[in-house]
Amino acid sequence: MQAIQDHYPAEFSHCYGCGPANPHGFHLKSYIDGERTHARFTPASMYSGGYPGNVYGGMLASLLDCHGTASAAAFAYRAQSRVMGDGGPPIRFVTGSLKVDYRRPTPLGVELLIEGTLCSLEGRKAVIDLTLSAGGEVCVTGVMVAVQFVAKA
Ligand SMILES: CCCCCCCCCC(=O)SCCNC(=O)CCNC(=O)[C@H](O)C(C)(C)COP(=O)(O)OP(=O)(O)OC[C@H]1O[C@@H](n2cnc3c(N)ncnc32)[C@H](O)[C@@H]1OP(=O)(O)O
Repeated sequence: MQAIQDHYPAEFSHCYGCGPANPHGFHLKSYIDGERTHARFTPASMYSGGYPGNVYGGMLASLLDCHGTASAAAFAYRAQSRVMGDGGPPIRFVTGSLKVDYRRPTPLGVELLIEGTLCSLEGRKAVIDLTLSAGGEVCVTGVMVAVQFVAKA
């Protein structure tokens, strides 16, 4: 099954968090399944936060950041009854704002589940609700305003 990011055009594939073409990045892979998107990621031990054995908050925000914009793109394709990679003009979003709430420490060494749901989609603006869970417990929640990217002439 192809990830949302696998459909990014080459010029948009260099994101540190999710760009398939960035050799140093995290290569986050997001998928849409019904009303929800999901991604799984296990941060390496070097991404330790202040609490021993727990994940650095910036890493967690990065995961929400990349999963949120991918989710916005997937939901926008669906709203237009389009399929990613259909040969039409690509729909891509960037992060306008991202609010992150760290609700409990996130353990290192555990696969994390990042999920997204569409709150609203109007014009170029998508609001995405995000959660990040470890072992079935929600550790981080977020709300993203994603804005559809328009190339400047
Ligand atoms: C290119 C694709 C790449 C895909 C790779 C994955 C990306 C991974 C995630 C990222 O890290 S993205 C990088 C971090 N984000 C940025 O660098 C974005 C920098 N900001 C911008 O480029 C512009 O400010 C932005 C495109 C977000 C908006 O500028 P525009 O001039 O194109 O839009 P405009 O100001 O007309 O706003 C359009 C709508 O979005 C709303 N909006 C814009 N910025 C907002 C904001 N910060 N918060 C809330 N809403 C915002 C704005 O109110 C408006 O809503 P309404 O249509 O309802 O009036």
